[in-house]
Amino acid sequence: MQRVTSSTVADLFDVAGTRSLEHAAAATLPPHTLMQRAGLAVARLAMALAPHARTVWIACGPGNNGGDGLEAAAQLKQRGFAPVVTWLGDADRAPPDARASLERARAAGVVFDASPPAAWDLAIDALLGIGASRPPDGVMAQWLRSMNAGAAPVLSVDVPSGLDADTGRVSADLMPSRHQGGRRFCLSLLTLKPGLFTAQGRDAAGEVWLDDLGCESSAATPAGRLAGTPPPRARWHASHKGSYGDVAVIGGAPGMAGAALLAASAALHAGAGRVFAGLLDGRAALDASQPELMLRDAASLDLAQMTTVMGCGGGTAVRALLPRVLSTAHRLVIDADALNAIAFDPALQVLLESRGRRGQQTVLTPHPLEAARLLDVDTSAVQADRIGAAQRLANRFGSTVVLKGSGTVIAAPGERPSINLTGNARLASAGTGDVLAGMVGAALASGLPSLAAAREAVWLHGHRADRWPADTPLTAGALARGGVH
Ligand SMILES: NC(=O)C1=CN([C@@H]2O[C@H](COP(=O)(O)OP(=O)(O)OC[C@H]3O[C@@H](n4cnc5c(N)ncnc54)[C@H](O)[C@@H]3O)[C@@H](O)[C@H]2O)[C@@H](O)CC1
Ligand SMILES: Nc1ncnc2c1ncn2[C@@H]1O[C@H](COP(=O)(O)OP(=O)(O)O)[C@@H](O)[C@H]1O
Ligand SMILES: [K+]
Repeated sequence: MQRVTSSTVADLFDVAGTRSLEHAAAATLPPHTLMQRAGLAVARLAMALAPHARTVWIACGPGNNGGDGLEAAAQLKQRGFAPVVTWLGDADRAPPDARASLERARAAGVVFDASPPAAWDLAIDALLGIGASRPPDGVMAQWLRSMNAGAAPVLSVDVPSGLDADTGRVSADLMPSRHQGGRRFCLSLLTLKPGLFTAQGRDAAGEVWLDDLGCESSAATPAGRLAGTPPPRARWHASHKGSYGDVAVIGGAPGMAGAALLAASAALHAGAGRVFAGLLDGRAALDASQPELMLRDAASLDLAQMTTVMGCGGGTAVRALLPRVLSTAHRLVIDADALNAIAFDPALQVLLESRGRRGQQTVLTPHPLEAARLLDVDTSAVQADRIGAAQRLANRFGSTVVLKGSGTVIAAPGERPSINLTGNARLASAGTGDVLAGMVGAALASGLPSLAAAREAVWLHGHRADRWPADTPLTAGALARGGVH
C-alpha cells in the first residue's frame, strides 16, 4: 500500500482499463482472492487512520464495492474493532464475491443495522465503486450526505461514491462541505483512476492511497499518468546568460501591464538568461522594481531567436500581432487573450496548426473558459472531461496543452496525458496564471522540449504554492519571485 503524493510516478487507468486488469488478475487467482485482499487493505488503512475508534460505520452498496466493505468489516471485527454495517444489498442478488464476504462478516459477528449509528469515529464509504451507473439518490445519497457532514474522517473504498472515476465529476449535493466534515481518505484498489486527481476528484477523495492487490498492470493501456517530480535542470559552471535563452513577453495592453510584467518576472526568476517585455501599453519604459527586465517595443523583437510568451494581459491589441508571432516565434507560449483571439479567428487557428509542421514548439496554457472557447463548447463541457478536453486541444492544434485548475492536465499529440499533483487553491488568485506562462517560457528557453517544459513549470509553480507559509498571503508577484523572501 502506498500513499500518493505530488512526487508519485504512476499510471492511471480508467474504468475500462481497470476492468480488464481485474479480469486478467481474477483469471489467475482462486475465487474471492481479490476481494479478500481489498477488504484486508481497507481494514489496515482504517486501523491506521483511527486506531482508537470505538464505532466504525461501514456503508455498503449492492455490488462488489459493498463487498469490499463487508470484507473489511469481517477483518475489523476479528481484530477487536466494532464495525456497524448498513448494507443496501440483497443477499439473493448480490454478486458472488460480495455474497461470500457477507457470509464472512456475519460469521465474524459484525453488527448489521438498517440505519447509521448515532455516532461514529470513522466512516467507511463502500457504497459505489467503478460500477456506478448513475448518480446516487435516495437512501444512498442520504448516507453519503451524513458522512460528509459528520466530524469523523471518511475513508472511501476504491473511489468516493458518486465520483466518476474517469473524469472526476461529482454531483454538487454529494460534495463534502467546505465548512464542516472530517478529513477524507481514499484507498484506490488495483489501479489509480484519473478521476481521483482532477475536477472535483481532489476534494472528494482527499488523501489518496493505492493498494495494487498484488496484481500486475501490464495487461491494459493506461489512460494517463502521474508524472512525478521533474528532473532537476543542471547549469554548467562554464555557462553564461546566452546559455539559458531569451524570453520575450508580449502583452500588457493599457491597464493590464501588470500581467505581462508578472510573466516576465516569473521567467527571469525561473532562470531565463535575458527577459524582454514587449508591452502593448506603449508608455512604460522601465519597471524600476525589476531593472533586469528590458522593456522594448514588441514590434522590434526578433522572435525567431527567442522564446515568446504571448497574451498575458494582451486585451484585444494582441490580435494584430498574432499573425507575425505565430509565423515567426521559434518557441511560443500562448496564454489568456492570445488564446481568446485565436478561438474567434479561423485564420489564426490555421497559423497555429501549421507551427508543429514547421518544427516550432508551442505550449497553450488555457484555463477552462479559454479551453472552452478554443473547443467551441461551454466551460461545463470542458470540466466534465478535463483529460479528454486537453487531449482534443493538443491534437487539434498540434501543441502541448496545459489545462489549468485543480488537477492541471498536460497533454500533447501522441503522448499519454498527465495530471499534475502540486498546487492548491491558494493559487486561485489573480495573476498566478501569468506567472505560470512566464515559467513555461523560461523552461522552453532553456532548450527543453515543449512537453517537458510544461511539466516542469507546472510542477514547480504548484510546488511553490504548496511550500507557502500558512500565515502569509500568496500573491502572484511573490510567486513569480520564487516564494516569500
Ligand atoms: N476492480 C477490481 O479489480 C476489484 C474490484 N473490487 C471492487 O469492486 C468494485 C466494482 O464492483 P461492481 O462492478 O460490482 O460495481 P459497484 O459495486 O461499484 O456498483 C455496482 C452496483 O451498484 C449498483 N448501482 C450502480 N449505480 C447505482 C446507484 N447510483 N445507486 C444505487 N445502486 C447503484 C449496480 O446496480 C450494481 O449492483 C470496485 O470499485 C472495487 O471496490 C474489489 O473487490 C477487488 C478487485
Ligand atoms: N485549486 C487549485 N489547485 C491547483 N492549482 C490551482 C487551483 N486553482 C488555481 N490553480 C492554478 O492557478 C493558476 C491560475 O491561472 P489563471 O486562471 O489563468 O489565473 P490568472 O488569469 O488570474 O492568472 C493556474 O496555474 C491554475 O492551475
Ligand atoms: K466507494
